[in-house]
Amino acid sequence: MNNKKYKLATWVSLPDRQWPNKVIEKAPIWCSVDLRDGNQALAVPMSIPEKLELFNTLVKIGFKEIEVGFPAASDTEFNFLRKLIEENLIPQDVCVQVLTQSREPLIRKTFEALKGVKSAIVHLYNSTSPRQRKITFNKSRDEIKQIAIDGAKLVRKFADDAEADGSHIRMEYSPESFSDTELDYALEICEAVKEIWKPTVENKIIINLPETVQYTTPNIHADQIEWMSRNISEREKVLISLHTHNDRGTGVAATELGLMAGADRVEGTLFGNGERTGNLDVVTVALNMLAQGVEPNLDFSHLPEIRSIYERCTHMEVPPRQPYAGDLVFTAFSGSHQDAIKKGMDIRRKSECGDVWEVPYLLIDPEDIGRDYEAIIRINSQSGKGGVAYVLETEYGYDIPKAMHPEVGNFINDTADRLGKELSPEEILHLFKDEFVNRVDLLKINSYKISYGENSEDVSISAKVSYKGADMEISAKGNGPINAFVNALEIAGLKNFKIADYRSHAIGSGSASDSAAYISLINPETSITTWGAGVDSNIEYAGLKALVSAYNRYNKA
Ligand SMILES: CC(=O)SCCNC(=O)CCNC(=O)[C@H](O)C(C)(C)COP(=O)(O)OP(=O)(O)OC[C@H]1O[C@@H](n2cnc3c(N)ncnc32)[C@H](O)[C@@H]1OP(=O)(O)O
Ligand SMILES: CC(C)C(=O)C(=O)O
Repeated sequence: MNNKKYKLATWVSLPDRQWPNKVIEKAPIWCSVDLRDGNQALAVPMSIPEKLELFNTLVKIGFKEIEVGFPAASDTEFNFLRKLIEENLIPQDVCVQVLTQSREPLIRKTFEALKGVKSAIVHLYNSTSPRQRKITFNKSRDEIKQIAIDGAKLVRKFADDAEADGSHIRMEYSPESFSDTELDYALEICEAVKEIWKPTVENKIIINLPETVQYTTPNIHADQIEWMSRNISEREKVLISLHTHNDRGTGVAATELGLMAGADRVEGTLFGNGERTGNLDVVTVALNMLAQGVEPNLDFSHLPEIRSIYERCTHMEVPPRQPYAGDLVFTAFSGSHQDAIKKGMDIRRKSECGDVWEVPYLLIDPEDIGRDYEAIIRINSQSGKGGVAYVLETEYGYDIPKAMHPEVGNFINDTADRLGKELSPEEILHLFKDEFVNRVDLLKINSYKISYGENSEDVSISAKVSYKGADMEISAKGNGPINAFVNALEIAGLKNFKIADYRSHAIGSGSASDSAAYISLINPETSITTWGAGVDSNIEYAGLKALVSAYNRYNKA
């Protein structure tokens, strides 16, 4: 590969950096840029009804600052903001934000669109990096700074007019391409804008430091943010805001380290929609906080619903491995993961672990974000006995004995391997029943009668059975129905095993529930065991059927 074509990323000299010792302890101010940065990256930008549906969803999630568009860009963008204002669709505690380039006609148009708004943030930007100065603008450092100054003055003037008309206007400035800009120069421009806007502690300005394109590792981003946070004057009058993209796949990491480095605010989009590889995914950062015990102040407890609104409005798709939201992120196919998850869930069901989430392999409880446990374990050729047992138990109520897990697991696993596909829970049930439950291929009970003596351990059985297609009657006594039936088989010369294990349980609850029984037979010579299961509304018959199933499997093998 031609690595000589690319330059080493910007490096910041900050030997006494503090951020590596920090942890994220509280949520930042969140600002959604779905309706602007996300929208501008769509092949077909959202229509007004789509924008409105997403706006309402963002409000419900709990965003208090929402960049609703670039009003000077198109009629749709302009009219959407007018609709929000004229139809009074902006909740009292929500502040809308609008973006504009630092150009007079665009700033004027932006304020036209804002007429009558109660509270808004006007977000001014111009690009500042050496490559943007040279290539896009062909301007010197001073000329680029002048673009920011001119724009800031206009915003100040229009904002004063709007304030006189009863609107509350806050201001945000972005030295676009900040992460690729010399730090001293970025600071110089931000100070120039700040000087014009004259923030106070009560009315802070937002200095947004975008990682417009990711050129560096997240630690350098954190150094840049800490450097700006430490060097900007009157820090108490400034909110430092992050706006990362994801070119290197590290938008989330850069944002998290940026927060440790002192940022107050985060701009991003749901599921990371945005230019190229996307903006920061706010869902991931917020839920990462939740997973560390920090209240994120955004409500993602109905994530699947949010995802489907997002997909409908943007026509984008959330990929299966997207953190928290993807179809597969709470699913284990592989045996050892399934085993650990099943054990973790069993302990949780029995409430043996208090409230703290400890299920291995699952970062958070899927139920906390409105997902269910059903799809946690899915079965293919990589799956193990624990996973198969989990599906049979959680989906169908078969609590198969632990000693039976390997036999059932191997059988299902081999079938998945042979078929070369994932098996659905219905297919697993079908295979399990066919192979293990109520088998009648060799020996079959046609009818039976049990009578009890005075002592409950004094049991007689007489049964009509067919063996290899021939009908016969067998009878014997024993200390229970199963023992009596085994003795009857012995008298008929059909016994070539010993019983190794027996379990039973009710499936479901209530008087109409079925019983399931499981019996393992052992070959006295080889010590090899074979399991079978029986299901019947009568627990006694379920046990006999389990014995017959095991017998049929044992003698078939
Ligand atoms: C990193 C980001 O996401 S920034 C946001 C980007 N979003 C968008 O661009 C979406 C909306 N944009 C648009 O609809 C259009 O670009 C408009 C309406 C804003 C402007 O349209 P036009 O003026 O026709 O075209 P265009 O955007 O190409 O303008 C380029 C000119 O603006 C200048 N310019 C670009 N950005 C800025 C800025 N922030 N401040 C001042 N001037 C700027 C360029 O240098 C160029 O000047 P030149 O013509 O003298 O070379
Ligand atoms: C306008 C700025 C904040 C932007 O969208 C970016 O730099 O990505």
